[in-house]
Amino acid sequence: MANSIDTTTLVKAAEDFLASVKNFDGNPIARAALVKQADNLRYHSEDGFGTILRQFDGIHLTAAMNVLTSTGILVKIPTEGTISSNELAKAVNLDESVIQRAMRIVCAQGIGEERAPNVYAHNAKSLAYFDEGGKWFFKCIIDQDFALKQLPRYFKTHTRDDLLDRTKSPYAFAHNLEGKTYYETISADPERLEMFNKTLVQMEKTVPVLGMFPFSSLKTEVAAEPDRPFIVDVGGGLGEVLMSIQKEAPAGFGSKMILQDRPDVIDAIPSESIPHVTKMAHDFFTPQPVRNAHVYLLRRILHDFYDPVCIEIVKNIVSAMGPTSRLLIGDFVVPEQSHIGDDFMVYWMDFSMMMLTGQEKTASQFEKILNAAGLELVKIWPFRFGAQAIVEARLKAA
Ligand SMILES: C[S@@+](CC[C@H](N)C(=O)[O-])C[C@H]1O[C@@H](n2cnc3c(N)ncnc32)[C@H](O)[C@@H]1O
Repeated sequence: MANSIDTTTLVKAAEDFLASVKNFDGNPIARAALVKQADNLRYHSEDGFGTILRQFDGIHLTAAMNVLTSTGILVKIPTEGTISSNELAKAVNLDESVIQRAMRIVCAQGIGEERAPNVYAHNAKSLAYFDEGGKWFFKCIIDQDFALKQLPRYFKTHTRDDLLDRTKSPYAFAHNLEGKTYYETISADPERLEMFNKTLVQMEKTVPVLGMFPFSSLKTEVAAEPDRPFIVDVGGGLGEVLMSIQKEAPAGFGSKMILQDRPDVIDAIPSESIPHVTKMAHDFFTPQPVRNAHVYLLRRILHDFYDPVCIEIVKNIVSAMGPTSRLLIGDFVVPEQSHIGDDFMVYWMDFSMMMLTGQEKTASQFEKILNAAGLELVKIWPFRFGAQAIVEARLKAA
């Protein structure tokens, strides 16, 4: 029955949660697993209408936070001590009731505190909105939320093929920039481009590149052929991924580490911020100019596209690969079937990718893409939590 509680399942979920609480050691992976189990407990506890109501919690939290950040209310709350809604209303020139109503929503969800009626103070969670990462990530959520709400209108006015057309993305449609690709759309607005790049830096902290493929294990083979570039990060963004990889491969084991991206991204990176890295403007829709590197990395690139485009991008790298070159694809690997309590990030990421004519892939989809481009899948290196992984491929044996 949809609305009855399966007590056995609920007790099991509660016991799993309690065991994780008792073993919790404060590390971010353990915390992510703990939160997931708390979510799971909720899913098994609520009835059908409760599930619908939960969506109201989420949209009002986002809307209230958007008001608090965009009007400057949040920034006017002192980092030490308290402030009343009356003082805040004068400071931002808004009706006091707006502040009280928005603050109730966020404080009740643990973001900031109402110390006395209509008197507020920050806590660690409200201050997280001022961190460089939190600030930009929240802007990205608001931007994406706006575009996601236009999806029904998009599907009413577009064909099935349009969804696969890079110049007809739902994101460009939402911003009245149809005709431009997603990256042309974000580049059309410097603030949006900055938001995108800063969000990626934050994502790198949330979903790191290390902990899957063992980059340190390549030391001997790279040192044996030092003239071959160690790694080419294709569409590498601001270079933070190559900086992380240097923790396992200091200074690229003495061989070149090359960062490729679009010219406007590359030009904006100060060279001193990415030591031991060579910058190179390159369009991954053209053949790869760096030949026979030990590693070619495509991290969070293929999820921006549907399969035919991915095959084109991979083929452009294959044309430069030598017999022992590896292609590493860092993306989520979507489970073949979803289950209640699955890590949710892979699914929201996949849905978000639809906005820019992209898609997260299953293992079998990766295998098809690689096969069509002349590669074979060697191994999928999973992360210890969630669906993030590195897919390793090499040229097909002759
Ligand atoms: C989702 S980001 C991933 C960045 C980085 N690999 C990471 O994991 O943080 C995609 C990157 O691809 C770059 N990009 C988009 N189109 C490109 C193209 N045609 N050629 C080269 N880079 C491109 C973007 O500028 C962006 O930095």
